[in-house]
Formats: sequence, structure tokens, C-alpha cells
Amino acid sequence: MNHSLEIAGLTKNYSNSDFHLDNVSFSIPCGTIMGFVGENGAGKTTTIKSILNTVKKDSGTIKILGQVMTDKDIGIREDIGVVFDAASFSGVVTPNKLAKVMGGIYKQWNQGFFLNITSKFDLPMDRKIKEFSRGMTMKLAIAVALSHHPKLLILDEATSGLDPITREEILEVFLEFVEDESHSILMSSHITSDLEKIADFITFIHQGKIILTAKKDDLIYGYGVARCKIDQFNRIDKADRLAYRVKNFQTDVLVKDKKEFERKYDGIIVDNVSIDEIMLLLVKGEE
Ligand SMILES: Nc1ncnc2c1ncn2[C@@H]1O[C@H](COP(=O)(O)OP(=O)(O)OP(=O)(O)O)[C@@H](O)[C@H]1O
Repeated sequence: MNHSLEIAGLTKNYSNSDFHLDNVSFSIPCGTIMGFVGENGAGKTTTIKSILNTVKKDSGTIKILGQVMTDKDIGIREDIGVVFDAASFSGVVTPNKLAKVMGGIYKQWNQGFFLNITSKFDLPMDRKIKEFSRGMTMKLAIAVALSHHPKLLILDEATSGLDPITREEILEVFLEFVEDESHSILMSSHITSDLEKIADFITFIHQGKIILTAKKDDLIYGYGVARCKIDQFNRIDKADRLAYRVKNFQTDVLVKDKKEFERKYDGIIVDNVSIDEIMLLLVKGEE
């Protein structure tokens, strides 16, 4: 098995909404982190819920760790750790109590690991969860998700609303997790700087469609944005631009291979491009 998650031709319509997932396909190689980005309402959570089988897909295939998950597959759920934006633990229990519950649910629950990671995160084990800050609750959710030793970790906005120091601590834990080659992470996030730090691949989704999947290093070091005056823009072959956006005095052009582009188009300045700007150009720009 080379991929921990394989999604092919996934579609999903909601009966009471115009939104639909349209032929969503992407895969996560084992031992890697896939960043999943897109604007509000692009379909990230719907994709994640389809993977987890908590919303019923209309068509397509989803393989988790080489297996198609059905309603009856309890076993495979042991191998998936999930962290949603709003952690959904009962506020009246303490982490110690929660661990007992989780120990009853997951065969692979590792109490030693849980105590270790909660101590690393400095979480008070006998305090009610309703008294926790958002950062503490998210750390607890991550600790719980990791303590049943999943192979695939699915994170939906797990670092949103957290300060940079807490995020850094959490990102380190994610990087440690994928040091084991059999582990992988799908991480949806609006904080693209977090993904720039730790992701191996990025998948962009827009209005229910995948618009790009690429290696993060190719995006950061290979892709670029050419800042063009109108005459420069007119010189560019259509095949050499992925998207462009006309601004007041210049046109920004997203290009796939910065060096090659500079070689071909003398005198046009090409800047490095961030994941945010790639998304902006792909979503707001023209092709
Ligand atoms: N249960 C539902 N019934 C009807 N429509 C839904 C349902 N859940 C989500 N939607 C719609 O599906 C679209 C995609 O929502 P989704 O939560 O997947 O987006 P997202 O990319 O995760 O957004 P965000 O970044 O804001 O969390 C939205 O238009 C939303 O209103």
C-alpha cells in the first residue's frame, strides 16, 4: 500500500443546497502531510465528512489504508484519528475521566502515551473541560486523537484560533507523528503559513472541485507570480500562464516554473508566490 487515503470521483449533493462536490479526486502517500485549502464553503468539511462516512456520498470511491470503509467497518475507525474545529467533548468531564471513556472505546488506546502527551501540552487532568481555553481544548482533542495510535490523522481546522506558540507546539507533534512512514495526515486549514511549514502536498478545492494538487516545495520554490505591464502580458503564450489577475497598473500571472519562465521572457520580474496568493489567483483570476 502506497497511499493512506485514495479518493476517486467523489460526488455529493445536499438536497437543500446548491452546493455539490464535483468529481473530487486526490490521494495521500503514506508518511506525508496533505494540506487541504479552499475558501469558506469550498467543500473541505463535506469532503472530510464523506471520508469519515458521516455524510453519505452520492458516488465515487474512498479507500482508507487500502480499504473501502462501509457502515459496518468498525475496525478501520481505530486507525483514523479525527480532530474537528469545535472539539465535541462533554464539558463536565475531566481529561482523566475522558481517558477512561476512550480506553473503553478504542482497543488500541495507550494510556501511557496519553499521559505523556497531555503532560507535554501542560493540560490539567482533573479540571473540567468546560473550564479549558480553546487552545487547551484543541490540544486535548489532538492528544485523544493520537492516543489510540491512528495511522491516518484527519484535521479540520485544528489550529484555527490558536496563538503562534501553541500552533508551533502542535505542528511539532504532527511532524513527529509522520516520522513513522506508515502515518499520514490530511489537514484542512485557512492558516496557510502552518501548511507551508509542515505539508508535503497541497490540494486546492474551489466550489466543490479540486483545482490543483501539487508538492508544496514545487509550489513554493517552482511556481511564481510574474508582475507584468500590459505589453509584457501580451507577449506571454497562453500555455505559459496558469491564471492571471488584472490590477490597476500591472497584471499578475501565475506561472508553474519560475526559472523557465524568466529564461523565456526576458525582463519580466517573477516573484516567489505564497499558497494564499496561488489560491487567490486560481480562484479570483482568469485562465
Ligand atoms: N448538512 C448540510 N446541508 C446542506 N448544505 C450543507 C450542509 N453542510 C454543508 N453544506 C453546504 O455545503 C457547502 C460546503 O460546506 P463545507 O462545510 O464543506 O465547506 P468548507 O470548505 O469546510 O468551509 P469552511 O472553510 O467555511 O469551513 C456550503 O455551501 C454549506 O452551506
